[in-house]
Amino acid sequence: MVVGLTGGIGSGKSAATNKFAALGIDIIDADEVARDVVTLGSEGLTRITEHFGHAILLEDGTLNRAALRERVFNNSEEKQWLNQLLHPLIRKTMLQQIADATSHYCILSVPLLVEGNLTELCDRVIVVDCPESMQLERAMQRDGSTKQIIESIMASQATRKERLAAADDVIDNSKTLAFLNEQVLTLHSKYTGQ
Ligand SMILES: CC(C)(COP(=O)(O)OP(=O)(O)OC[C@H]1O[C@@H](n2cnc3c(N)ncnc32)[C@H](O)[C@@H]1O)[C@@H](O)C(=O)NCCC(=O)NCCS
Ligand SMILES: Nc1ncnc2c1ncn2[C@@H]1O[C@H](COP(=O)(O)OP(=O)(O)OP(=O)(O)O)[C@@H](O)[C@H]1O
Repeated sequence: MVVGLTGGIGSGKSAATNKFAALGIDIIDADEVARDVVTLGSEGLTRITEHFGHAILLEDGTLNRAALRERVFNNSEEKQWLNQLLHPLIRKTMLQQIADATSHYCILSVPLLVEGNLTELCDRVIVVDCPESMQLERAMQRDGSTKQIIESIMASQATRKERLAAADDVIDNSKTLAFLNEQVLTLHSKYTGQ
């Protein structure tokens, strides 16, 4: 069984997947795959360098993610270009990882699950949910990004309402991490029938 897990930036997807992983569940994480497809020497990084120039690289030749974040989330055409390059590569790798998963069910954690129609790969969908003001606050604190960049990332994602409409199960992450973990345990019992 493939369980999709999604939520807007800073909603708590990583916090929730960490708990599923601790229960022995295989996690396929789109943000991690997105890093793997742009490693040194990859086709993804070569194309990005051709498009944005060498200024998009750090001194060691790896991708300057903070610089690319600024470039794409301040310019919708550049964002579209990057999405068109990376999304097929990300999808292909995720499909391979789903095929390799061995746990009772696996979690497919994707920020853009609803936007990218990846719900079709899932038997169930979990939405990690909290108020937008909390997403903004948590993401700014974690990334050290400006309010403007985080707001522009949020604007390029589905709305809270659109995401919740796709949910079979909702994790309320507006309270403590202990409350989040409790909800993960309940869902795990539900999915394993224990
Ligand atoms: C622009 C990049 C290099 C910035 O890297 P950075 O390390 O700062 O952020 P990270 O990858 O950890 O993403 C943080 C969050 O931003 C949001 N986000 C990332 N990419 C996108 C996107 N194309 N559209 C909307 N939201 C996005 C997600 O909520 C994600 O969890 C990176 O986000 C990227 O390569 N994005 C394109 C690939 C993509 O769409 N990834 C999302 C998973 S499919
Ligand atoms: N219930 C909570 N209480 C306090 N802080 C939290 C809670 N849940 C998550 N956080 C913190 O908020 C930040 C964002 O959480 P997390 O990284 O899990 O979100 P995410 O959905 O994976 O974000 P992104 O889409 O950017 O990858 C992290 O620094 C995390 O430690």
